[in-house]
Amino acid sequence: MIRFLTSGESHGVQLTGIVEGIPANLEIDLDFINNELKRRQKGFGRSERMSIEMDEVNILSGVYNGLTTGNPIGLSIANRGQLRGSTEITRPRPGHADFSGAIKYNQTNIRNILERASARETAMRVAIGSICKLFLRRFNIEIYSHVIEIGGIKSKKTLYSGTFLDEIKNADASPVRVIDKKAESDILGEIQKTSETGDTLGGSIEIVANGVPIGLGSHISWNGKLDGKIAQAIMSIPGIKSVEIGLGYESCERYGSEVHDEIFYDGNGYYRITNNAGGIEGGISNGEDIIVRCAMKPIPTLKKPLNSVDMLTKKVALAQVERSDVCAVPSASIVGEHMLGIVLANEMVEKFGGDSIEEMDRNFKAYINYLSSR
Ligand SMILES: Cc1cc2nc3c(=O)[nH]c(=O)nc-3n(C[C@H](O)[C@H](O)[C@H](O)COP(=O)(O)O)c2cc1C
Ligand SMILES: C=C(O[C@@H]1CC(C(=O)O)=C[C@@H](OP(=O)(O)O)[C@H]1O)C(=O)O
Repeated sequence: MIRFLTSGESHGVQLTGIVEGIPANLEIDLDFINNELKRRQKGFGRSERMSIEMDEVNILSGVYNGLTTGNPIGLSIANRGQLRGSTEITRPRPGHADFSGAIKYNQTNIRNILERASARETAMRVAIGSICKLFLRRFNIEIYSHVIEIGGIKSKKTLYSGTFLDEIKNADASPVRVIDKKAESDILGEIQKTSETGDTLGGSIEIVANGVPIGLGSHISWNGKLDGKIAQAIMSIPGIKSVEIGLGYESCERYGSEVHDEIFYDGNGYYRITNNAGGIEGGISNGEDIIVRCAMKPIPTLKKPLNSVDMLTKKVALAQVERSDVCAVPSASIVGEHMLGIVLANEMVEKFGGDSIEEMDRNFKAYINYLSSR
């Protein structure tokens, strides 16, 4: 099983991570991990913080001579944007963890809550997810993402249909990760305008995993279902408020004949011509691309703050204003890729159980042979 833990505050010394369960002898490409960290930092609409941070991972354990040893892998990412002597926060921002966190953890200074609730922590998830991506790549599984909409402005290509994976692969070329140029330019204008008015924006994202074999996840128990595991991982990203697989919500408005993907067979094997199921049936991957869509709410910190209450005086007050992103949907799409990567890597280890990459390779090859006999 692949498990991970992170620690660290947004403005503390560093983020720390431990990931356990990555098989031995996986080649670790540091440049790849650092490039993934850079991808998460990009995106039009992010705060000045992203020009202060230059995220780079430090591998502390579990890798020797560029190869994993099977030991837990220890990681750190330094914070450049450390705060010293900052003032107490007592006016919770609606939509952030401030209010409920302060009450739950009995904190008078809300800073003790926001420091950990901050999406800064997702940098470490991306570092860990990058190791999982490298591992998945060994089995020809690749994960991509693109932004579908921001602030209600939709890309013309909103729902992945299997015909534009190549365009999705190039989403990095867009400052908002939108593959439709007209929508990109409208969105850039909208983010700029929203920033000037002191407001914030959300949006939606699509994440695609290509090359996933049939058989990850299981129908036999509620907690073995692949779609359920993916939903939890994606929903755990700060700000994400809905997760869909394949056609998702839209499927409830259609006839069964318009939703379910018919099954065909030719000399090369089984195939589908639609993928409304998003690559998962009965909680099990069916060999088609896994498609996950999710929505992110607008950023809670507004320059033009909402009404709140000073929790010290109980008097009406405007919410705390902190340095903040106006829109972080493009960054969230990168985090989504990595959360999906972590889930799929775990499923691969569960199915092809390997203490070493070589052992997994053998098991995987035997399974591919078995598939060709079905
Ligand atoms: C990459 C990324 C960057 C974010 N940046 C900010 C930010 O600058 N300011 C802010 O108030 N919220 C930001 N958020 C969202 C908050 O972290 C999130 O809304 C908060 O932790 C409450 O969690 P919830 O929205 O899941 O309920 C960001 C989220 C992500 C994924
Ligand atoms: C630091 C990151 O994102 C932060 C997430 C965040 C929040 O409230 O979630 C608030 C902001 O923090 P700050 O006030 O220090 O600018 C973002 O910059 C990051 O993504 O690395």
